[in-house]
Amino acid sequence: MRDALLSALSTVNDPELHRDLVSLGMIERAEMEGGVAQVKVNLTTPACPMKGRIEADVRAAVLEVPGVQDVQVTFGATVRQAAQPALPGVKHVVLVGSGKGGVGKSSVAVNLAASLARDGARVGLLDADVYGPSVAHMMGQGAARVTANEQRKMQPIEAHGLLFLSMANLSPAGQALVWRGPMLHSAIQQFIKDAAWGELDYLIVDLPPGTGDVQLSLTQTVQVTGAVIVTTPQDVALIDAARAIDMFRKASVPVLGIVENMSYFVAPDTGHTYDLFGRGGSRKLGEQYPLLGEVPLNVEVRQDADQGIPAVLAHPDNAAAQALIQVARNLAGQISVRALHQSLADLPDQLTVV
Ligand SMILES: Nc1ncnc2c1ncn2[C@@H]1O[C@H](COP(=O)(O)OP(=O)(O)OP(=O)(O)O)[C@@H](O)[C@H]1O
Repeated sequence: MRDALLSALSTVNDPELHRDLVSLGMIERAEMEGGVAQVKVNLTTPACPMKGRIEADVRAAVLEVPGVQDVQVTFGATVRQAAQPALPGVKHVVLVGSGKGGVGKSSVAVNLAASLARDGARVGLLDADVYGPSVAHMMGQGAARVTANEQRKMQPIEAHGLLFLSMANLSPAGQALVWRGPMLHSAIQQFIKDAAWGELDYLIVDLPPGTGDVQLSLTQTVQVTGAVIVTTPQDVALIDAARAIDMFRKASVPVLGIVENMSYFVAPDTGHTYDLFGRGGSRKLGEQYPLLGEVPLNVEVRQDADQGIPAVLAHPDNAAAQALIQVARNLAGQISVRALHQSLADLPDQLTVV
């Protein structure tokens, strides 16, 4: 019977990898209990954007097997690591950058990290936006101070189901740290290498806006899986986003996708949609790079940030939070596709974009 189940499951393709679940090694269990087929699928990320579709396809295929009356599909997940892991214990480092300030880069970084953690991944968040560190505040930990552990490593702060480090938690509250080039480089190195991050699936790094020293430092310090570019739909922001993309390209950092933030605004009283900054401009960038999502302007996102709780946790049903959750899953999907692409030499070159 197990063979019949596996044969049915070998007709189900992973929608992103275009390979069947059996040959991808994703079937952890396929057994009959009474008339019920028990199938456990080991996804490549707990934040899999295709989970619903895979479940439906598995059910449909297995129900075709004679004798099967019902199907119970359960999921596990093991994030596959990049060909060259970023750091011991850290599978993927993802940079979140923007060409221009104020487009919501930190908000996106915080919500991406919180959403991946909410889906069950082990997540770290590093605030490398040394000139305007806002992550600590957005995580509700502005007053917390970083301590050293017994191995004299910086101990990241734990909040909202993830670990994070920010320069803001090193200096006395409200005071700015002044960094010169070499100091900055060594500070970034310490944040990455001399911190007790432990075992992480994803380390999300909030970069300063623009194309400067910190970005270069980071790409020289650690093997990054790729970068996410946050932009608004305005032409000025898009021009700067294109510049940031170019910088990553020159540093051989793959661009994993674009997030269009403040894409539109839905008036709560009338339900009317306003495209305050124009709309869809990122799709032009997205012709070359995946558009991970369009996040509306929403007052709760700002309020939640000010109250120190990421919107994806405080108001997961809010439309902007839903968009951010989808962005995180699409990003996780992109990372999985790349990791598998690297590990399975014979995968097709053309992989679909989420
Ligand atoms: N989708 C959104 N809806 C409503 N408010 C938002 C949204 N995205 C960001 N904001 C708000 O806009 C402000 C700027 O966001 P944020 O600090 O994330 O931008 P940034 O690009 O990281 O800025 P900087 O370049 O200064 O670091 C914050 O008050 C934030 O709460």
